[in-house]
Amino acid sequence: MNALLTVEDLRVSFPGKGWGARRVEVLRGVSLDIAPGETLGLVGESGSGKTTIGRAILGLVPVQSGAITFGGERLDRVKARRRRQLARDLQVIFQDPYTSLNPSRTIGDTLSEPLLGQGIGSREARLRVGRLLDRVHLPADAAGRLPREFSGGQRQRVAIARALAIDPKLIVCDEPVSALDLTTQKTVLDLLLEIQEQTGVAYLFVSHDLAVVRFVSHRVAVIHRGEIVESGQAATVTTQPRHPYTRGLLLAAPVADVAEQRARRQAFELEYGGPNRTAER
Ligand SMILES: Nc1ncnc2c1ncn2[C@@H]1O[C@H](COP(=O)(O)OP(=O)(O)OP(=O)(O)O)[C@@H](O)[C@H]1O
Repeated sequence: MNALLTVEDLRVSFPGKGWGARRVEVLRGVSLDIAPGETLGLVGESGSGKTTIGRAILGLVPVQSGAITFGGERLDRVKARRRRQLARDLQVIFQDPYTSLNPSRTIGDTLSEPLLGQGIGSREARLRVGRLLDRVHLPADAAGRLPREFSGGQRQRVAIARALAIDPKLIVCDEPVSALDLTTQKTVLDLLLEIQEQTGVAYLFVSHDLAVVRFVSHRVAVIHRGEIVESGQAATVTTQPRHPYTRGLLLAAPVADVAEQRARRQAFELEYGGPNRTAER
């Protein structure tokens, strides 16, 4: 496979709290790769290090060691100027559609900003904003409105349009539907799939929700305490997991019977610790 992105033996740690505290290792030798046009789902509990992987790829956290190669170039080695150029091809969609858009800027301004930044004229930018809105199924008059006039799902469509504005090769989708209700989740996921089909963009799709990850991903990597414990084809990992942690995640996933759900959840937490505890060592 000719990978678009390769992450090899990535280590990230943060200073521990308090004087003399040891650094906290958050990523402990993570390796993964993504082909052009592919979706790699990254699943794990809260605190397992999913967001940190995305942030390291985007150059937002310092990396202790390891290699991140994108389109054949070492992202962790390129100069800041080249890094900014490459950043065009590498976009992000965040979890919270309520904080990720500037509340005082119209949708049109938000979407034209990356275009103007590329030297595209304002007339052409206006035309492209119209096309972007159409692509994410928002009405053309959305351009003149403010984020507060839109629902969470509509705002996430704007965030997707912004990420698409300059035709990226990879989008890091960090829990992009977690803040949305179930029906809206489905329509946003459908949109991401439709856009991938049309444009060939690749996604690193980060989520704690195995069902969501299964729905959108070609391959899935499972992360636990800063290590990838299992990866493979989405259908295989999510139905015949090899690693006990993945099996636990699967068992802890929501089921209709509340009592059964509680029992499964308790068994899982007993084994692996509850949410926000997985990074504790
Ligand atoms: N800048 C930072 N400084 C110190 N610790 C950090 C920093 N960023 C992340 N961490 C810690 O790293 C661990 C992993 O965080 P990360 O956000 O990557 O997990 P996650 O799997 O994405 O969880 P969630 O789904 O809750 O966002 C957590 O214990 C977090 O507190």
